[in-house]
Amino acid sequence: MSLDACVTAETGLLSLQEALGRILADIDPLPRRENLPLKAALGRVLAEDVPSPLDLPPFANSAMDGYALRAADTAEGRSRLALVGVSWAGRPFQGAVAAGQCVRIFTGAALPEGADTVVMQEDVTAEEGGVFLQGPLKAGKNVRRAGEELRAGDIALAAGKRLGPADIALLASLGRREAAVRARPRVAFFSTGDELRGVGDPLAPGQIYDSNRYALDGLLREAGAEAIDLGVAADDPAALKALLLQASAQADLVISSGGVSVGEADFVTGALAEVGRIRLWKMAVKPGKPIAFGRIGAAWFFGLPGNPVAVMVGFRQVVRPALARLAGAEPKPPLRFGARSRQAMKKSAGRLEFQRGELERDQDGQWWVSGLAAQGSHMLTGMSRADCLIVLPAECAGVAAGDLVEVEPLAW
Ligand SMILES: Nc1nc2c(c(=O)[nH]1)N[C@H]1C(S)=C(S)[C@@H](COP(=O)(O)OP(=O)(O)OC[C@H]3O[C@@H](n4cnc5c(N)ncnc54)[C@H](O)[C@@H]3O)O[C@H]1N2
Ligand code: MOO
Repeated sequence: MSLDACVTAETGLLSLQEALGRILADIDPLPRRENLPLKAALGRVLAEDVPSPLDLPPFANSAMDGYALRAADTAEGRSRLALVGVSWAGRPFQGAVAAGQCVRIFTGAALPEGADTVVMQEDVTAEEGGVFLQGPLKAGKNVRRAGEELRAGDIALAAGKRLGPADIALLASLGRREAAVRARPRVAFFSTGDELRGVGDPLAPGQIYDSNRYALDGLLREAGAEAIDLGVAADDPAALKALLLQASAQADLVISSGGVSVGEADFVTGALAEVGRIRLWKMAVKPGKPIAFGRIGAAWFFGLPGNPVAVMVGFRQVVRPALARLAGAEPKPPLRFGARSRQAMKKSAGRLEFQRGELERDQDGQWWVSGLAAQGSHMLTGMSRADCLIVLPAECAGVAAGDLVEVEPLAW
């Protein structure tokens, strides 16, 4: 098997950071793009900068229901202004506000010519034909200036932005009907293992249900990828090679689970070396140590371990950033913060470890984390209950109750 210049000995495993750095250095964004109607573009990555075609706001308007006036007319103490008309939202006042005058105005209505300030209606005493107010008022108060948010030609949204509801709404506020977005990465995935059965099938002794394809399908769709489920490959090198080639012909990225470790039935890295190239294999992370990364034809490849929690944690830490890069969005470092541990936690120094935890915040605003009992990398119950990962650095050799640890929220 041919390996690139990466370390695979147990003693010299790559750190997650180093592995991720190499992976991201390899991967370029996919060039495919398409134009989508605005609502359909939700969750997609913008393919080009979007300059604003107009000023935002397009015209000076009122932030309050009240009266538009000239600040210079409001002296110290009480002033009276003559009411000369109304500016409705969508129906501007025709005319100008002259010295000593005011115009009734509503939120979002155009500020009449001559006026520079709005006083809210709660702050005036209205009477027939005019209003009394206490001055002086500061010029510009309660006025939303034309172009104060964006000038025509300013970049409203930059290429590479993953479009959330606020971005879609911003594009709508610019009058855009469509967005130019990157194509979703096509990701073909399969499980390996003679012990695996499909849901609904009876289990013979030694067999288990294939849950990893369900995890991967969900993780991929959550990450905005097109998920292509290729089923289960038997523990057989020829079948595995054939499936790897088939998968790489129809996808930008291929993901397998299982068979990537060192046992006699672990054929993934061997098959990968024959049909493609291994770029790196194994990292000092738990769970997820045997993760492999490589290339088959024009497709990238991740071999994830079989253990279900290793699949989910490995996906989050390694595959998701790679997918973001493929999709044309810059991968962001995961959100992490400090929390105090409710209990002591066992750990041996060596690998960066992600334990499953539950977060709570006390009355003083301090975050606390409890490690779940089900920490085995075969235990999906722990993964299902967890609302965070507890991130224990490689050198950490155990945690005492009350210690500050780093957590990575999953559920917020
Ligand atoms: N001698 C060593 N043994 C193991 C090592 C090692 O370094 N030396 N590493 C361990 C680690 S860490 C992991 S993780 C696993 C990964 O092994 P594989 O990727 O080869 O995975 P399998 O052996 O095929 O399966 C592991 C485990 O997961 C279950 N599994 C597999 N596929 C599925 C699926 N689709 N759905 C549900 N569960 C699945 C499988 O039955 C096994 O229990 O290796 C350790 N061993
Ligand atoms: O990747 Mo393994 O899950 O560390 O046991």
